[in-house]
Amino acid sequence: MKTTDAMSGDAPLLEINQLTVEFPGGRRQRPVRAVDDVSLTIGVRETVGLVGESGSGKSTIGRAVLGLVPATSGKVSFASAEITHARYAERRRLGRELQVIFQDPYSSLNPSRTIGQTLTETLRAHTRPDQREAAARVSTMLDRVGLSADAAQRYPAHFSGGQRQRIAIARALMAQPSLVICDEPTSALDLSVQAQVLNLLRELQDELHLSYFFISHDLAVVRHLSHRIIVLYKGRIMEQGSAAEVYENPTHPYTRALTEAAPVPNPHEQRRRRAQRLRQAPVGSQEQDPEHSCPFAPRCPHAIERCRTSRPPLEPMPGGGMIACHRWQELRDPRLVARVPSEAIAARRET
Ligand SMILES: Nc1ncnc2c1ncn2[C@@H]1O[C@H](COP(=O)(O)OP(=O)(O)OP(=O)(O)O)[C@@H](O)[C@H]1O
Repeated sequence: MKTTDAMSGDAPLLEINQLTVEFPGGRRQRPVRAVDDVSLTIGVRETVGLVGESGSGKSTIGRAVLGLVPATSGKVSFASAEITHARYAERRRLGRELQVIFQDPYSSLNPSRTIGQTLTETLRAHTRPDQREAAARVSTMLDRVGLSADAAQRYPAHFSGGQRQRIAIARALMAQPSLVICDEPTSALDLSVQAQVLNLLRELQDELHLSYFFISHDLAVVRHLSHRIIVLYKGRIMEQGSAAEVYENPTHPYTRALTEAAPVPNPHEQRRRRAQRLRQAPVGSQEQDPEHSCPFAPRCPHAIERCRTSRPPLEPMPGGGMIACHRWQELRDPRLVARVPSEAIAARRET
Protein backbone atom coordinates (compact mmCIF):
# COMPACT_ATOMS: atom_id res chain seq x y z
CA MET A 1 0.00 0.00 0.00
CA LYS A 2 1.14 3.53 -0.53
CA THR A 3 2.80 5.58 2.18
CA THR A 4 0.45 7.55 4.39
CA ASP A 5 0.61 10.67 6.52
CA ALA A 6 0.92 8.28 9.42
CA MET A 7 4.39 7.40 8.28
CA SER A 8 5.48 10.99 7.94
CA GLY A 9 6.01 11.45 11.65
CA ASP A 10 2.62 12.92 12.76
CA ALA A 11 1.49 12.14 16.31
CA PRO A 12 -0.52 8.91 16.42
CA LEU A 13 -4.30 9.15 16.42
CA LEU A 14 -4.69 6.15 18.71
CA GLU A 15 -2.10 5.05 21.22
CA ILE A 16 -2.39 1.96 23.41
CA ASN A 17 0.21 1.58 26.14
CA GLN A 18 0.78 -1.69 27.99
CA LEU A 19 -2.89 -2.59 27.95
CA THR A 20 -3.94 -5.58 30.03
CA VAL A 21 -7.54 -6.75 30.27
CA GLU A 22 -8.59 -9.51 32.62
CA PHE A 23 -12.01 -11.09 33.05
CA PRO A 24 -13.03 -12.88 36.24
CA GLY A 25 -12.48 -16.65 35.94
CA GLY A 26 -14.99 -19.20 37.13
CA ARG A 27 -15.32 -20.23 40.77
CA ARG A 28 -11.87 -20.57 42.35
CA GLN A 29 -10.24 -20.09 38.95
CA ARG A 30 -7.62 -17.59 37.90
CA PRO A 31 -8.86 -14.52 36.00
CA VAL A 32 -8.77 -14.86 32.21
CA ARG A 33 -6.08 -12.55 30.84
CA ALA A 34 -7.58 -11.73 27.44
CA VAL A 35 -5.06 -8.97 26.65
CA ASP A 36 -1.56 -9.07 28.05
CA ASP A 37 0.66 -5.96 28.00
CA VAL A 38 -0.22 -4.80 24.49
CA SER A 39 1.14 -1.52 23.09
CA LEU A 40 0.36 -0.18 19.65
CA THR A 41 -0.27 3.03 17.70
CA ILE A 42 -2.42 3.95 14.72
CA GLY A 43 -1.54 7.03 12.70
CA VAL A 44 -3.65 9.45 10.72
CA ARG A 45 -4.89 7.75 7.52
CA GLU A 46 -3.23 4.53 8.54
CA THR A 47 -4.73 1.04 8.64
CA VAL A 48 -3.36 -1.25 11.30
CA GLY A 49 -4.46 -4.86 11.02
CA LEU A 50 -4.80 -7.02 14.12
CA VAL A 51 -4.79 -10.71 13.34
CA GLY A 52 -5.00 -13.90 15.39
CA GLU A 53 -7.13 -16.97 15.93
CA SER A 54 -10.45 -16.94 17.71
CA GLY A 55 -9.95 -16.19 21.39
CA SER A 56 -6.62 -14.40 20.94
CA GLY A 57 -8.02 -11.16 22.39
CA LYS A 58 -8.54 -9.07 19.25
CA SER A 59 -12.10 -7.96 19.96
CA THR A 60 -11.27 -7.28 23.59
CA ILE A 61 -8.64 -4.74 22.50
CA GLY A 62 -11.22 -3.07 20.23
CA ARG A 63 -13.80 -3.08 23.01
CA ALA A 64 -11.33 -1.62 25.50
CA VAL A 65 -10.65 1.26 23.08
CA LEU A 66 -14.40 1.84 22.80
CA GLY A 67 -14.78 1.74 26.59
CA LEU A 68 -17.01 -1.35 26.41
CA VAL A 69 -14.71 -3.33 28.71
CA PRO A 70 -12.55 -1.81 31.46
CA ALA A 71 -8.76 -1.91 31.19
CA THR A 72 -7.22 -3.81 34.10
CA SER A 73 -4.05 -1.79 33.57
CA GLY A 74 -2.42 0.31 30.88
CA LYS A 75 -3.50 3.37 28.98
CA VAL A 76 -5.52 4.23 25.87
CA SER A 77 -5.13 7.69 24.29
CA PHE A 78 -7.00 9.18 21.36
CA ALA A 79 -5.74 12.33 19.62
CA SER A 80 -3.27 12.77 22.50
CA ALA A 81 -5.99 12.73 25.22
CA GLU A 82 -6.22 9.80 27.61
CA ILE A 83 -9.55 7.97 27.29
CA THR A 84 -8.85 4.80 29.26
CA HIS A 85 -11.52 5.56 31.84
CA ALA A 86 -13.47 8.24 29.93
CA ARG A 87 -16.94 8.87 31.33
CA TYR A 88 -20.25 8.90 29.48
CA ALA A 89 -20.20 12.54 28.31
CA GLU A 90 -16.67 12.27 27.00
CA ARG A 91 -17.49 8.95 25.33
CA ARG A 92 -20.45 10.61 23.58
CA ARG A 93 -18.16 13.29 22.23
CA LEU A 94 -15.65 10.63 21.25
CA GLY A 95 -18.45 8.68 19.58
CA ARG A 96 -18.24 11.08 16.70
CA GLU A 97 -14.51 10.59 16.16
CA LEU A 98 -14.44 6.88 16.92
CA GLN A 99 -16.87 4.55 15.17
CA VAL A 100 -17.13 0.78 14.85
CA ILE A 101 -18.30 -1.72 12.24
CA PHE A 102 -19.08 -5.22 13.49
CA GLN A 103 -19.09 -8.58 11.75
CA ASP A 104 -22.84 -9.05 11.71
CA PRO A 105 -24.58 -5.96 10.33
CA TYR A 106 -27.97 -7.60 10.62
CA SER A 107 -27.94 -7.82 14.38
CA SER A 108 -26.54 -4.29 14.67
CA LEU A 109 -29.17 -2.71 12.39
CA ASN A 110 -32.62 -2.13 13.91
CA PRO A 111 -34.98 -4.27 11.78
CA SER A 112 -37.98 -2.02 12.45
CA ARG A 113 -36.32 1.20 11.25
CA THR A 114 -35.75 2.21 7.66
CA ILE A 115 -32.17 2.72 6.55
CA GLY A 116 -32.89 6.44 6.26
CA GLN A 117 -34.06 6.57 9.90
CA THR A 118 -31.00 4.64 11.10
CA LEU A 119 -28.56 6.89 9.25
CA THR A 120 -30.37 10.08 10.34
CA GLU A 121 -30.24 8.91 13.94
CA THR A 122 -26.42 8.69 13.82
CA LEU A 123 -26.26 12.10 12.16
CA ARG A 124 -28.54 13.67 14.80
CA ALA A 125 -26.46 12.20 17.62
CA HIS A 126 -23.68 14.54 16.56
CA THR A 127 -25.16 17.50 14.64
CA ARG A 128 -28.50 19.33 14.33
CA PRO A 129 -29.41 19.27 10.62
CA ASP A 130 -32.95 20.18 9.46
CA GLN A 131 -34.98 17.49 7.73
CA ARG A 132 -34.00 18.47 4.19
CA GLU A 133 -30.33 18.63 4.96
CA ALA A 134 -30.46 15.29 6.80
CA ALA A 135 -32.18 13.62 3.81
CA ALA A 136 -29.58 15.07 1.43
CA ARG A 137 -26.73 13.82 3.58
CA VAL A 138 -28.26 10.35 3.85
CA SER A 139 -28.66 10.21 0.09
CA THR A 140 -25.06 11.35 -0.52
CA MET A 141 -23.74 8.77 1.92
CA LEU A 142 -25.77 5.94 0.35
CA ASP A 143 -24.33 6.90 -3.01
CA ARG A 144 -20.84 6.97 -1.55
CA VAL A 145 -21.13 3.37 -0.32
CA GLY A 146 -22.60 2.19 -3.64
CA LEU A 147 -26.32 2.04 -2.79
CA SER A 148 -29.15 3.84 -4.54
CA ALA A 149 -30.97 6.69 -2.80
CA ASP A 150 -34.23 4.69 -2.55
CA ALA A 151 -32.48 2.35 -0.06
CA ALA A 152 -33.33 5.02 2.53
CA GLN A 153 -37.01 3.99 2.46
CA ARG A 154 -36.34 0.27 2.88
CA TYR A 155 -35.75 -1.96 5.91
CA PRO A 156 -32.61 -4.05 6.65
CA ALA A 157 -34.38 -7.30 5.71
CA HIS A 158 -34.56 -6.13 2.08
CA PHE A 159 -30.79 -6.21 1.69
CA SER A 160 -28.16 -8.90 1.14
CA GLY A 161 -25.29 -9.42 3.62
CA GLY A 162 -22.89 -7.33 1.51
CA GLN A 163 -25.42 -4.50 1.14
CA ARG A 164 -26.13 -4.55 4.87
CA GLN A 165 -22.41 -4.20 5.53
CA ARG A 166 -22.37 -1.18 3.17
CA ILE A 167 -25.22 0.26 5.25
CA ALA A 168 -23.26 -0.38 8.46
CA ILE A 169 -20.29 1.44 6.90
CA ALA A 170 -22.57 4.32 5.87
CA ARG A 171 -23.95 4.54 9.39
CA ALA A 172 -20.45 4.69 10.91
CA LEU A 173 -19.39 7.39 8.43
CA MET A 174 -22.45 9.60 9.04
CA ALA A 175 -20.67 10.74 12.22
CA GLN A 176 -17.61 11.84 10.17
CA PRO A 177 -15.19 9.83 12.32
CA SER A 178 -11.44 9.90 12.05
CA LEU A 179 -10.92 6.31 13.25
CA VAL A 180 -13.12 3.31 12.45
CA ILE A 181 -12.66 0.05 14.30
CA CYS A 182 -13.57 -2.71 11.85
CA ASP A 183 -14.17 -5.91 13.84
CA GLU A 184 -14.26 -8.82 11.36
CA PRO A 185 -16.38 -6.73 8.97
CA THR A 186 -16.16 -9.19 6.08
CA SER A 187 -16.03 -12.56 7.86
CA ALA A 188 -19.68 -13.37 7.25
CA LEU A 189 -19.51 -12.52 3.52
CA ASP A 190 -18.79 -14.60 0.40
CA LEU A 191 -15.30 -14.15 -1.03
CA SER A 192 -16.35 -11.96 -3.98
CA VAL A 193 -18.53 -9.73 -1.79
CA GLN A 194 -15.72 -9.60 0.76
CA ALA A 195 -13.37 -8.16 -1.89
CA GLN A 196 -15.95 -5.52 -2.88
CA VAL A 197 -16.40 -4.37 0.71
CA LEU A 198 -12.63 -4.25 1.29
CA ASN A 199 -12.18 -2.19 -1.88
CA LEU A 200 -14.94 0.15 -0.73
CA LEU A 201 -13.24 0.62 2.64
CA ARG A 202 -10.00 1.46 0.86
CA GLU A 203 -11.68 4.00 -1.45
CA LEU A 204 -13.42 5.64 1.50
CA GLN A 205 -10.13 5.85 3.38
CA ASP A 206 -8.53 7.79 0.52
CA GLU A 207 -11.57 10.01 0.06
CA LEU A 208 -12.31 10.77 3.71
CA HIS A 209 -8.80 10.49 5.19
CA LEU A 210 -9.84 7.77 7.61
CA SER A 211 -7.77 5.57 9.90
CA TYR A 212 -8.81 1.96 10.39
CA PHE A 213 -8.13 -0.52 13.17
CA PHE A 214 -8.88 -3.66 11.20
CA ILE A 215 -9.50 -6.80 13.27
CA SER A 216 -9.68 -10.21 11.59
CA HIS A 217 -8.69 -13.86 12.01
CA ASP A 218 -7.76 -13.94 8.31
CA LEU A 219 -4.23 -12.78 7.52
CA ALA A 220 -4.94 -12.53 3.77
CA VAL A 221 -7.87 -10.16 4.41
CA VAL A 222 -5.81 -8.07 6.81
CA ARG A 223 -2.99 -7.91 4.27
CA HIS A 224 -5.37 -6.57 1.64
CA LEU A 225 -6.07 -3.39 3.55
CA SER A 226 -3.36 -2.81 6.13
CA HIS A 227 -0.22 -0.73 6.15
CA ARG A 228 1.01 -2.49 9.27
CA ILE A 229 0.03 -5.84 10.80
CA ILE A 230 0.09 -6.95 14.43
CA VAL A 231 -0.13 -10.67 15.17
CA LEU A 232 -1.77 -11.58 18.46
CA TYR A 233 -1.74 -14.93 20.27
CA LYS A 234 -3.31 -15.51 23.68
CA GLY A 235 -3.49 -11.77 24.28
CA ARG A 236 0.16 -11.09 23.45
CA ILE A 237 1.82 -9.54 20.44
CA MET A 238 3.89 -12.20 18.71
CA GLU A 239 5.06 -10.20 15.70
CA GLN A 240 4.41 -6.85 14.08
CA GLY A 241 5.71 -4.95 11.10
CA SER A 242 4.83 -3.62 7.68
CA ALA A 243 2.04 -5.59 6.01
CA ALA A 244 4.34 -6.73 3.20
CA GLU A 245 7.02 -7.94 5.60
CA VAL A 246 4.68 -9.79 7.97
CA TYR A 247 2.65 -11.42 5.19
CA GLU A 248 5.36 -12.12 2.61
CA ASN A 249 8.23 -12.80 4.96
CA PRO A 250 6.83 -13.89 8.33
CA THR A 251 9.36 -14.78 11.01
CA HIS A 252 7.39 -15.95 14.04
CA PRO A 253 6.34 -19.62 13.86
CA TYR A 254 2.80 -18.56 14.75
CA THR A 255 2.65 -16.00 11.92
CA ARG A 256 4.01 -18.69 9.58
CA ALA A 257 1.27 -21.06 10.71
CA LEU A 258 -1.32 -18.34 10.02
CA THR A 259 0.09 -17.79 6.51
CA GLU A 260 -0.14 -21.51 5.85
CA ALA A 261 -3.73 -21.50 7.10
CA ALA A 262 -4.77 -18.82 4.57
CA PRO A 263 -6.82 -20.28 1.70
CA VAL A 264 -4.96 -20.49 -1.63
CA PRO A 265 -6.56 -21.04 -5.04
CA ASN A 266 -4.39 -24.07 -5.95
CA PRO A 267 -5.82 -27.24 -4.29
CA HIS A 268 -2.44 -29.08 -4.37
CA GLU A 269 -0.77 -26.19 -2.59
CA GLN A 270 -3.67 -26.06 -0.14
CA ARG A 271 -3.23 -29.79 0.64
CA ARG A 272 0.53 -29.39 1.06
CA ARG A 273 0.02 -26.52 3.47
CA ARG A 274 -2.65 -28.39 5.40
CA ALA A 275 -0.33 -31.40 5.74
CA GLN A 276 2.45 -29.15 6.95
CA ARG A 277 0.11 -27.55 9.44
CA LEU A 278 -0.87 -30.95 10.76
CA ARG A 279 2.77 -31.76 11.37
CA GLN A 280 2.84 -28.56 13.37
CA ALA A 281 -0.20 -29.45 15.46
CA PRO A 282 -0.04 -29.24 19.27
CA VAL A 283 2.36 -31.66 20.90
CA GLY A 284 0.50 -31.85 24.16
CA SER A 285 -0.17 -28.57 25.89
CA GLN A 286 1.00 -28.89 29.44
CA GLU A 287 -0.11 -26.09 31.73
CA GLN A 288 2.55 -23.37 31.52
CA ASP A 289 3.28 -20.40 33.67
CA PRO A 290 2.17 -17.54 31.36
CA GLU A 291 4.55 -15.10 33.06
CA HIS A 292 7.56 -17.27 32.37
CA SER A 293 7.00 -18.87 29.00
CA CYS A 294 6.05 -18.27 25.40
CA PRO A 295 2.29 -18.92 25.04
CA PHE A 296 2.87 -20.53 21.65
CA ALA A 297 5.48 -23.01 22.93
CA PRO A 298 3.06 -25.97 23.28
CA ARG A 299 2.19 -25.70 19.58
CA CYS A 300 5.50 -24.52 18.22
CA PRO A 301 7.59 -26.92 16.10
CA HIS A 302 10.71 -24.98 17.05
CA ALA A 303 10.17 -24.77 20.82
CA ILE A 304 13.10 -25.51 23.11
CA GLU A 305 13.29 -25.63 26.89
CA ARG A 306 13.93 -21.88 27.10
CA CYS A 307 10.56 -21.19 25.42
CA ARG A 308 8.80 -23.07 28.21
CA THR A 309 10.64 -21.36 31.04
CA SER A 310 11.20 -17.77 29.95
CA ARG A 311 8.93 -15.20 28.36
CA PRO A 312 10.39 -13.84 25.12
CA PRO A 313 10.42 -10.03 25.10
CA LEU A 314 9.01 -8.12 22.13
CA GLU A 315 12.20 -6.94 20.47
CA PRO A 316 13.07 -5.06 17.30
CA MET A 317 14.24 -6.85 14.18
CA PRO A 318 16.29 -5.27 11.40
CA GLY A 319 13.86 -3.73 8.92
CA GLY A 320 11.57 -2.20 11.52
CA GLY A 321 9.47 -5.15 12.67
CA MET A 322 9.15 -6.46 16.23
CA ILE A 323 9.03 -10.06 17.40
CA ALA A 324 8.56 -12.05 20.60
CA CYS A 325 10.47 -15.27 19.91
CA HIS A 326 13.66 -16.60 21.47
CA ARG A 327 14.71 -18.16 18.18
CA TRP A 328 13.89 -15.45 15.67
CA GLN A 329 17.47 -14.97 14.51
CA GLU A 330 17.81 -18.66 13.65
CA LEU A 331 14.41 -18.68 11.98
CA ARG A 332 15.32 -15.68 9.85
CA ASP A 333 18.54 -17.21 8.60
CA PRO A 334 17.80 -19.55 5.68
CA ARG A 335 21.03 -21.49 6.37
CA LEU A 336 19.82 -22.37 9.85
CA VAL A 337 16.12 -22.75 9.25
CA ALA A 338 16.35 -26.28 7.83
CA ARG A 339 18.11 -27.41 10.99
CA VAL A 340 15.69 -25.84 13.40
CA PRO A 341 12.92 -28.46 13.41
CA SER A 342 15.32 -31.29 14.11
CA GLU A 343 16.85 -29.30 16.94
CA ALA A 344 13.37 -28.79 18.32
CA ILE A 345 12.68 -32.53 18.19
CA ALA A 346 15.99 -33.22 19.90
CA ALA A 347 15.19 -30.63 22.53
CA ARG A 348 11.79 -32.20 23.14
CA ARG A 349 13.41 -35.61 23.61
CA GLU A 350 15.70 -34.10 26.21
CA THR A 351 12.77 -32.78 28.28
N1 LIG B 1 -16.96 -10.80 28.86
C1 LIG B 1 -16.08 -11.78 28.98
N2 LIG B 1 -16.02 -12.51 30.11
C2 LIG B 1 -15.11 -13.51 30.26
N3 LIG B 1 -14.20 -13.85 29.32
C3 LIG B 1 -14.22 -13.17 28.18
C4 LIG B 1 -15.15 -12.10 27.94
N4 LIG B 1 -14.92 -11.60 26.68
C5 LIG B 1 -13.89 -12.31 26.18
N5 LIG B 1 -13.48 -13.25 27.06
C6 LIG B 1 -12.37 -14.19 26.87
O1 LIG B 1 -11.24 -13.43 26.48
C7 LIG B 1 -10.49 -14.13 25.50
C8 LIG B 1 -10.33 -13.27 24.26
O2 LIG B 1 -11.61 -13.10 23.64
P1 LIG B 1 -11.84 -12.17 22.37
O3 LIG B 1 -13.29 -12.23 22.01
O4 LIG B 1 -11.24 -10.85 22.60
O5 LIG B 1 -10.98 -12.93 21.26
P2 LIG B 1 -11.00 -12.75 19.70
O6 LIG B 1 -9.60 -12.91 19.26
O7 LIG B 1 -11.69 -11.49 19.32
O8 LIG B 1 -11.84 -14.00 19.23
P3 LIG B 1 -13.15 -14.05 18.32
O9 LIG B 1 -12.67 -13.73 16.95
O10 LIG B 1 -13.64 -15.45 18.48
O11 LIG B 1 -14.09 -13.03 18.90
C9 LIG B 1 -11.21 -15.44 25.25
O12 LIG B 1 -10.61 -16.43 26.07
C10 LIG B 1 -12.61 -15.16 25.71
O13 LIG B 1 -13.25 -16.34 26.16
